[in-house]
Amino acid sequence: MRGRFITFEGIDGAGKSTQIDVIEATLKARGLEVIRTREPGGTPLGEVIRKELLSVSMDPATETLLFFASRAEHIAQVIRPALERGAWVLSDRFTDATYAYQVGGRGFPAEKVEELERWTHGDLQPDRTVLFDIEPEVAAKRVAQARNLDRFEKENLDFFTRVRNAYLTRAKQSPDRFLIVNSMQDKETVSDILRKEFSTWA
Ligand SMILES: Nc1ncnc2c1ncn2[C@@H]1O[C@H](COP(=O)(O)OP(=O)(O)O)[C@@H](O)[C@H]1O
Ligand SMILES: Cc1cn([C@H]2C[C@H](O)[C@@H](COP(=O)(O)OP(=O)(O)O)O2)c(=O)[nH]c1=O
Repeated sequence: MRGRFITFEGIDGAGKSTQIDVIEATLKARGLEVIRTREPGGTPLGEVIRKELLSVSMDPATETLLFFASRAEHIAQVIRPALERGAWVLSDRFTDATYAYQVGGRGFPAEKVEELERWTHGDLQPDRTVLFDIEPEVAAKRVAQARNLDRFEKENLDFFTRVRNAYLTRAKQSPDRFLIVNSMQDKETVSDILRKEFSTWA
């Protein structure tokens, strides 16, 4: 049986990495084969592209194309083969992030992203997407305490407000796929919600 494809989204500092650990453990406890991956990255070439995307300033078109270049490789080398052999794939970000950051944040045209999506995805779409929703002010404080900021994390609160709103709009358009979690709650409360969801979801 084909595996399941689950993606995790939210603005920087929303708590994705923290909670993917919990979901990975919950699914492994069910005896499932679980692959954990991320975008940009997830393949050797994708990680090279990631390094440039997170550090070098570039035109929004170049930025969008590089995210999709990383994604095309990721789909072909990692995601499709894993799903076909029955593994469950957990990806820290996927195409919703391009709609949120490049379209919502930067104002890049949505129809160009739709075209790239059709081209690189074929019929592949996530089966479930967890959106960690949080106020940008709170997320920015968490990130500033946790690590050195990359090129995206240095964007201002207006940028992250646009990104957050774009994510919420996407979630409204596909309510069956998205699970929106209030990430302003403490870690244990969020983990409990996710453990409950993923101990049975199939
Ligand atoms: N619910 C939470 N409440 C308070 N701090 C949190 C919460 N979730 C995560 N954090 C902390 O916030 C920082 C960013 O979390 P992280 O999981 O790296 O976010 P993301 O992967 O979405 O950027 C980390 O230091 C993490 O420990
Ligand atoms: C996948 C993707 C990520 N991004 C951005 C969001 C993040 O700021 C950055 C890297 O994502 P991420 O791995 O979540 O960063 P970190 O490890 O620091 O938590 O790339 C886009 O702008 N568009 C995309 O399509």
